[in-house]
Amino acid sequence: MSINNYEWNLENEWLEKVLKETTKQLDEKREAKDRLQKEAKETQRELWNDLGSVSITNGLDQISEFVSAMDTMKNQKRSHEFNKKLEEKYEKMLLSPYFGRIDFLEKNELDAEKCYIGLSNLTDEDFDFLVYDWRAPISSMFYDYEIGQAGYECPQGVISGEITSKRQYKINNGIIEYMFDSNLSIDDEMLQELLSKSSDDKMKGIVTTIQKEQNQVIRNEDYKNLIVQGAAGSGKTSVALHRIAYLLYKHRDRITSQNIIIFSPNNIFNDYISNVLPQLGEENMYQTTFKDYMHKKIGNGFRKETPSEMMEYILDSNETLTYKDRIKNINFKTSVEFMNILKEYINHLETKERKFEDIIVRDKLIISSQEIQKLFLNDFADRPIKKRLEKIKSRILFLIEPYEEAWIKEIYEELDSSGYYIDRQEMKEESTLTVKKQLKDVYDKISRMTEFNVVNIYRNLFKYSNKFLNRLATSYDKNFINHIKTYTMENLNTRNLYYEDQVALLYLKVALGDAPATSQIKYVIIDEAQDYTPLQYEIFYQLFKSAKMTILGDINQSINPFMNVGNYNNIYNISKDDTCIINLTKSYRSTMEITKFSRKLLIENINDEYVERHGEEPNVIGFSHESHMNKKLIEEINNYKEKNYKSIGIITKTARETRDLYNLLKANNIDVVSIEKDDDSYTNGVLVIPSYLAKGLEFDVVFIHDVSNKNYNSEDERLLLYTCCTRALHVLNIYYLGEITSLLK
Ligand SMILES: Nc1ncnc2c1ncn2[C@@H]1O[C@H](COP(=O)(O)OP(=O)(O)OP(=O)(O)O)[C@@H](O)[C@H]1O
Repeated sequence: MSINNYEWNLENEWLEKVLKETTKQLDEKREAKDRLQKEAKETQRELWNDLGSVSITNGLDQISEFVSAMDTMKNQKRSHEFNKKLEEKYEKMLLSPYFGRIDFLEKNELDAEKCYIGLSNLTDEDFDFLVYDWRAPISSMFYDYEIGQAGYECPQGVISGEITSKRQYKINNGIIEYMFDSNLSIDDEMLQELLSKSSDDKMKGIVTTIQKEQNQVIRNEDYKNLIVQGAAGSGKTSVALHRIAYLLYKHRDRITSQNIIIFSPNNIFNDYISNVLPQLGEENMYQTTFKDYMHKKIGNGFRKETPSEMMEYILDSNETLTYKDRIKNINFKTSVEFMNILKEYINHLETKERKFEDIIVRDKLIISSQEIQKLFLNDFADRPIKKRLEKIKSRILFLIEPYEEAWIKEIYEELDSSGYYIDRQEMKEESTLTVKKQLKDVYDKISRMTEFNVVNIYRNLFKYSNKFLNRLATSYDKNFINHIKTYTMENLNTRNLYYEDQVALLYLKVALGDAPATSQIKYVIIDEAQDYTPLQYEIFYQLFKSAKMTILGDINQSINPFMNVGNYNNIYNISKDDTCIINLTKSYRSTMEITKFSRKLLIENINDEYVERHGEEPNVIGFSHESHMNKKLIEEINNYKEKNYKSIGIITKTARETRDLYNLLKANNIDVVSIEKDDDSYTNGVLVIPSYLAKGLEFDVVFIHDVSNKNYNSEDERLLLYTCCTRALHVLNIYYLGEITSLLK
């Protein structure tokens, strides 16, 4: 709907008013900042003057002044940071104060309120809203409703009424570039424009075009845990980040970014998403990866495989005996059956009698083995094993203490009366040392009895496999279990921890109380959720017991055939009553041609919608010689660069291929960067990257290198290839040597 001159004038007047108010408030903040800076300098100067002359006579007074000056400085720093944030907010608002408007006629009111919606609130002197923050309750109607009956929830209850008009704006540098009225929830025009752009350096916010179904995930607080299943490019990561911004706004009086943690697939991805929250005016939450978190908890002393190394091993497959052994091991240890065995094992450790001994000091029974057993199985039974053992140890030491002291006193008196010593201190040390020596065996016994070594506990599971593995692993035959047993023991003996063993070990650590749950974290976000096993979810649930979880993934992007969730029911059942599964059903990233092409790779049809954005059909090109394939690749990279595409991703199957291709492109004068490890950082431009590290990322142009039958030869690689194809926004090129993979036939 076009907008007449009269309306344009009104809009320009409104914008002027908003900008004027913003400038006024910005000036006030700047003045306040200058004033604060002066005051801070003054406080510092006074402090230095005082410090320089601390005297003996009035030293205490000066120190107390010093402490109070420190407090003042801390407050000044806090106010300065607060002002700086506001200054940044107003500066942003001067460029683009709002992007949407709804006119809302509340029930029983005569006039509709014009609600302008932007990144932050702006009120005038009378506390009237000139702009509403996109996260304010009233703003939700902008995303949820078309023109007509509407309503929103606020602390006072549901407010209902009617949206009489809806408008979207593109304001740049304080000038309205364009605006249009729209009946739809969010007009496709703006979405199309955003999606057709070349990708930015890093992921960008979608606040102006959040879709209704996305908004419902962003604001959903009805359940403790949300599981969001969404096709490739349906905005899961974007939604996760906007949800964080929403929670930080809504609960700003009780949570900060430090109460939120996001688990990302790797650090490249963490880097890639790191701009979104600052763009939305919020600080980044705590970003980590499962691997980093786990490696910190497991500590040193072992060679710990990374998930990338595991993927590289799985993909760079050869059919050797060692390979087959490893795959068997992964298969078993990532199974739900193994998880249940671990649970049973923990239950057994917690309820069976342990080997304790009587504690005797100088023929006096301090505590009997039965009494210790009782402490372990009854008195401390509500604690995990490690905590029980710690408590038992301190209880025994507490019981020994009076006997030890009496003994020391006795020896001291003997020494004193012997006449050999004059110095009291010397006598004290000597008597203490003598008693400690005498008690060494007792202390050693206590340490032995209460020792907690999770690796040994894990080892014992395999050492005494008859008890558990053979009895409980009913789907596996005895030879298989014996094989797993030997395999695991050999690896543990060489201090080699495979990724699947690390997860099992961490689970034991958490369940047995050696990695305490944290209460600081109130919200946990798990992205690429399909790539965690049910056992990993058990760990999440135990570590963050009281936190609310948002779990976002796409089962069709399970790139690791073994380390994946399998089915959402596996995690839904962990916390059934508090969990809700939501689907995001529309894809935004790729052109229709690329989306349709990629979906053909999937065995099960997905009928999710996609944005009607067109581009060229994917180019699938076969070559008879590698040199021809490489020549074409170089030509095309230069072509796309000339066409001004900002990001070109060349996806190889493995890191080994990434290295080779990177060297080749470098030798051909292409300005290229390679990513080979999970800790590398993300850059725009021409990038070569192995398939499993490309998940979650996106590129204007994607080349998938060597999709021949030889290279992608296993059904297990279908979802990996699908994930690679769905990384493309505008152009997808698939090159293969000889015969194309049967997955694409
Ligand atoms: N409502 C929206 N408005 C504009 N762009 C959107 C919207 N939703 C998603 N996008 C864009 O679509 C692309 C894909 O989004 P995102 O990476 O969040 O999806 P995803 O579901 O996490 O993807 P994948 O699972 O394939 O990694 C991004 O470029 C994002 O900016």
